[in-house]
Amino acid sequence: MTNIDLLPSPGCIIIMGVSGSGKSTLGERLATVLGARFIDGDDLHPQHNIAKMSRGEALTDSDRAPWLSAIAARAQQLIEQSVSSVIVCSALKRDYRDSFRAHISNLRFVFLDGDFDLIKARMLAREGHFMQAEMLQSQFDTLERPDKSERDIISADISLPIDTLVTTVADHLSAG
Ligand SMILES: Nc1ncnc2c1ncn2[C@@H]1O[C@H](COP(=O)(O)OP(=O)(O)OP(=O)(O)O)[C@@H](O)[C@H]1O
Ligand SMILES: O=C(O)[C@H](O)[C@@H](O)[C@H](O)[C@H](O)CO
Repeated sequence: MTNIDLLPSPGCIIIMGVSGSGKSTLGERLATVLGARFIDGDDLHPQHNIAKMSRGEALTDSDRAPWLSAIAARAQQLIEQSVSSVIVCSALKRDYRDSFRAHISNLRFVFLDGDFDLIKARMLAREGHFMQAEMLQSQFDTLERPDKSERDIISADISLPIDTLVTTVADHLSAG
């Protein structure tokens, strides 16, 4: 299977979900499979957002606004350069996802779905990340789970081993 089968070029796939759901892990692998550019949305946060999360404070809508705009602009810029991308971004609220839909011309989402206890255990085992496990409850409180009206979103079960998850998501993307 070639990347062209999976991702009609140029396009963008946003890997969404709460902190610790495995977005970066899946995103990097998927970008390799698709032959797409990998972008970790955390790299586009204003420094004060990183500082705030590192202090254990949840972001607000206004904290997230410039970050979401930067991600949308980057994705669309790449599309205009004929470069496909896989971008990691929590995209927790429907409004955030709708804003991406309005600004990115060829977009699909992958929602990493899993339960609180599994994600918390993974965050506790993870080292060297600014986002601590104590932040997970606020992430779940903020998350507006995609519903069936969001037809451009593939949901994926994060309890699967990573190799299976990559294959499953790639197969779903390929199926259209
Ligand atoms: N399918 C999986 N099976 C087992 N462990 C996983 C799986 N996916 C991710 N992990 C592990 O879970 C932890 C969280 O994953 P990762 O850092 O990719 O999440 P994230 O959603 O990008 O987090 P954040 O938004 O906080 O940056 C990591 O230690 C990673 O190795
Ligand atoms: O939207 C948010 O509340 C946050 O920005 C986070 O989700 C982080 O970007 C990231 O996932 C942390 O590691």
